[in-house]
Amino acid sequence: MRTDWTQARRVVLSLGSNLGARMETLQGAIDSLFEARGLRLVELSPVYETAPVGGPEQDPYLNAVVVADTLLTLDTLLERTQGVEEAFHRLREVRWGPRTLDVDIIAYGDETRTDPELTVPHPRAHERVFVLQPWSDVQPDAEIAGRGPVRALLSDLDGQDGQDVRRRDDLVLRVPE
Ligand SMILES: Nc1ncnc2c1ncn2[C@@H]1O[C@H](COP(=O)(O)OP(=O)(O)OP(=O)(O)O)[C@@H](O)[C@H]1O
Ligand SMILES: Nc1nc2c(c(=O)[nH]1)N=C(CO)CN2
Repeated sequence: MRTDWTQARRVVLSLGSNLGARMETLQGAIDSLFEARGLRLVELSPVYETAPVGGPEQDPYLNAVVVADTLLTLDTLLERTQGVEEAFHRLREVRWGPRTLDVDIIAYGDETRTDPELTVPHPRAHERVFVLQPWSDVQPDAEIAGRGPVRALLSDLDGQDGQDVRRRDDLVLRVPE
């Protein structure tokens, strides 16, 4: 049976990795996310090497943004992203060390929710260059609920200390089959 995508919601996911084989982890996470039904890829961003924001001293991240259409409910989408995170958390070099993979739901259509277990739009996305830069590369005019277009939010953060990002043109994510 053909899938009816007319009821789909547009979702934005931010992926980050700063431990282990970072690029393989990002690619594996994307492949896993799209393996099951209910998610259809719209845009895959370039990969950025980014300075860690917050937390203890740690290695730089690779970050990317995925834009997709989904027929999953918000709760089911969170289950799927957390399942993929768990699958990749098993790879640890240091006990209790930094995680190999972080998947944040940045936006789910126009929906707003403010539960601690799930807040959308993500409450810190608009101040994170590691989210806004890759997102702006693929959808500069996208809006985060009421805050204006991504490219404007990004230019508001221009030159902010500790938010260095560098595009890694040598690392290109493959579209999942
Ligand atoms: N939009 C969201 N996307 C993903 N997780 C969320 C979201 N909103 C709330 N959470 C909750 O946040 C909890 C902690 O997530 P995690 O430890 O990955 O935070 P973090 O990614 O390190 O920090 P940050 O929330 O600042 O990105 C998750 O268990 C999840 O239930
Ligand atoms: N550069 C960078 N810094 C972070 C990241 C991330 O993905 N990239 N994720 C965090 C928690 O979501 C906290 N800090």
